[in-house]
Amino acid sequence: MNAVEQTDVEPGPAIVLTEVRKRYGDVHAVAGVSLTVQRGEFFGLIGPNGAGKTTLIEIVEGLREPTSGSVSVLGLPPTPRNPALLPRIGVQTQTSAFFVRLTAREHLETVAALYGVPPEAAERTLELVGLTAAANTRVNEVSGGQRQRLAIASALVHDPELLFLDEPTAALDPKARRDLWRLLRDLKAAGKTIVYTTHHLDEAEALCDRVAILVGGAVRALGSPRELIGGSELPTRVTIPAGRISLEQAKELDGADQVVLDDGDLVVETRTPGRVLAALGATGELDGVQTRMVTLEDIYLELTGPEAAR
Ligand SMILES: Nc1ncnc2c1ncn2[C@@H]1O[C@H](COP(=O)(O)OP(=O)(O)OP(=O)(O)O)[C@@H](O)[C@H]1O
Repeated sequence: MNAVEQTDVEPGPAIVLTEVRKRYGDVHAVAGVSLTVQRGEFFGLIGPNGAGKTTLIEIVEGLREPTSGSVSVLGLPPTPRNPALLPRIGVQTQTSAFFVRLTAREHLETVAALYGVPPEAAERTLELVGLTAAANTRVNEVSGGQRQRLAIASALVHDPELLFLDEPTAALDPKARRDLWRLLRDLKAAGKTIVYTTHHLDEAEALCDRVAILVGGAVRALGSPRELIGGSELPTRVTIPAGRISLEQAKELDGADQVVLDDGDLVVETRTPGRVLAALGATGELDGVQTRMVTLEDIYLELTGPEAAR
């Protein structure tokens, strides 16, 4: 795969949202969102179905007018539709349109022509997304993974500074998903600003510099995955295989907050896993012990669980 052309990272944020609201009748789809996405940042927008992600992104893309609040994209207001922004942003959606009777190359050349960029850009982008081998395959005959790559290529062919990617790894097998992660990391390394929507929390944790968790139209958490995990009160779970130590001994381990039984295994919940593991080490019973650290998914589930509903 070719290196991505380096985008010069200009100073100033890529996106600034201030108290953005969108109402559809009684529905507050976006309920006062303020956030800033820096240039070159890989920013994840996550949240349950109906949380307002699509509405918010479409406002940023200039496809919808907010009811109130201000929006700045690459230093410009996106609405009313701003033609100066179009060549500078790239959009991949779940419903990205394809010219299905064309080959992958012809499709991309057509998209390039729509943006007024030369056909060479299509060839370069095919190579960039690892689709050169499928260049002559008709769009309706490419695999799911190739189709996702082509959707990203269509959003990239005019070399935009800011990319919106909506679940680009949906319905991909694990290998294709990891391959796509590599491409996304290359794009980030090339200085692109990426706004990313996904329901795969492991993906958001692995790829995003920062994530916003949107619930009921409002930002419930915002930060790097590491910050969100580090700031959480959720415990790490240390699982000790059955028959090693007694429940009483487990409760007395240094650092143990609570011990529960899980199918015969002992699960020690702790906010200081190092202390528990050191104490277990001292008993000589570390073999087979498993530690499950808090993940972004745990934070997400806590924030979006039924008790978190508005
Ligand atoms: N055009 C519209 N008219 C009326 N209500 C709408 C419209 N578009 C969205 N909504 C409502 O606004 C809320 C937010 O929807 P939105 O599609 O932005 O959520 P989402 O987070 O993108 O969901 P998903 O993950 O399912 O795509 C929902 O209650 C939805 O029903």
